[in-house]
Amino acid sequence: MKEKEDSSIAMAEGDGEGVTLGDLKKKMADFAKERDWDQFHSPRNLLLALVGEVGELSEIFQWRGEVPRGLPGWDEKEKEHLGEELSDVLLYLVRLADVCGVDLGGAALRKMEINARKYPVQYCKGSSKKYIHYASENSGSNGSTDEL
Ligand SMILES: Nc1ccn([C@H]2C[C@H](O)[C@@H](COP(=O)(O)OP(=O)(O)OP(=O)(O)O)O2)c(=O)n1
Repeated sequence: MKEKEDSSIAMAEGDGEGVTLGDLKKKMADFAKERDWDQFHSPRNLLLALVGEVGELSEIFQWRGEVPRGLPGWDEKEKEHLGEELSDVLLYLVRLADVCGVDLGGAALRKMEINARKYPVQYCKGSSKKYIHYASENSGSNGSTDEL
């Protein structure tokens, strides 16, 4: 019994090592089902909820100017709040993909392959320019980006 309590506390405290998109998808589906909330989790509602949470995430950074990586000077409470808002965005995104029938993990891997083709290391290393700035070098004489 003690062991069970400890493991649920660890989960509540966010020991997320090894958590998968599939785990989150199932937890969100169970969460909605238990509450009879499938009726509210339509694609459009979830998209609006997601955008709202992106707004809440933005508020954390609002007016702070540029924030260095690692968030030096932020206290634990602020970082915990950030984790919560990031999680809300992730959870709604995972749920949105699920109710749309999109395999989010597979789609993300495929998109990364597309990104890698669009941004070949030899053209874009050290540059943050959009791919259209060097697409012509990468796709033949007509500058077409069709194959990117
Ligand atoms: N119909 C709902 C309502 C909530 N949630 C879940 C997903 C989010 O992770 C979180 C969002 O809850 P709130 O709408 O209460 O938003 P916050 O947690 O951001 O609270 P607040 O708006 O007070 O900051 O709960 C959900 O799945 N479906």
